[in-house]
Amino acid sequence: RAASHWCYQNQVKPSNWTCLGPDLWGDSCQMDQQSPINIATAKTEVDLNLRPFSFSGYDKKQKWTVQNNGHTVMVLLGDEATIAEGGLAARYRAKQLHLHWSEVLDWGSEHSLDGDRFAMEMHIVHEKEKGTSRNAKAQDSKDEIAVLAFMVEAGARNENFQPLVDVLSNISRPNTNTTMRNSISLLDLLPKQEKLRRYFRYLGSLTTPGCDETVVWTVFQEPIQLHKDQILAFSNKLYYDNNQKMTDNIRPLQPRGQRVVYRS
Ligand SMILES: Nc1nc(-c2ccc(Cl)c(S(N)(=O)=O)c2)cs1
Ligand SMILES: [Zn+2]
Repeated sequence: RAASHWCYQNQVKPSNWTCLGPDLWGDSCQMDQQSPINIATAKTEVDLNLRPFSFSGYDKKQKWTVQNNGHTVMVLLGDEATIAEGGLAARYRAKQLHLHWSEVLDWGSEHSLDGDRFAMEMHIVHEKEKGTSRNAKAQDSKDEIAVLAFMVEAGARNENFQPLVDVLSNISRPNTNTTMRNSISLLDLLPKQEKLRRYFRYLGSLTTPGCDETVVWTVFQEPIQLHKDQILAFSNKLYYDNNQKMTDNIRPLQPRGQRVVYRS
């Protein structure tokens, strides 16, 4: 069987040419500090260093490039926004945001909170700003990447997401790009800032191959609300390949192992 690309379980077909589902993902994907995990909130430990985040450039309205990369919808953030504080050891620069979802509205998140899963999960992926000292150049540190994870639940219509929802039909095919017609800011997409003080923190991995164990995860308690139809647009407008709807692009839960999850 030809070496084939990674994919999610619902893409694996019985044919002899198929893609590699989560159990067959290579690289670091079979190691023991992986993501996502279930967060058993009663077992989390308070960490007083987990102060509120400071966001800069998150308020700048942009008409972003949006792409269907065959695994998710990815918004390219143009390196202009950064985060600091939030218990992080450095400033981190926002690179991209993407989402994971299902058409089953309590199955579409990657992380779960006390076993509860949400309709979607949005990830804002940041890279650590390089200091000048030699050891700052270490590429494989456990906190090379900082992902801010937001649960999405079905509820009130969210006008701020409409510029993204509106362009999904332009990128239904994999490896297509488009540009948003209206500009929005990252802050527009998030819950109100005062709701962002409560979050969970643990060290894990990318939830997609190579599954590098270089991610400091932040999972916010306050969900984003989208209308059911806005959520379903992701499954109905986007395709993995010419005929399979892009949905359930979620990695199965990974063992927490000895890791401690902290809370702010
Ligand atoms: N080509 C693709 N890359 C990703 C990706 C990249 C970096 C990261 Cl950090 C993640 S995740 N889900 O761990 O936040 C996903 C998805 S699809
Ligand atoms: Zn993700």
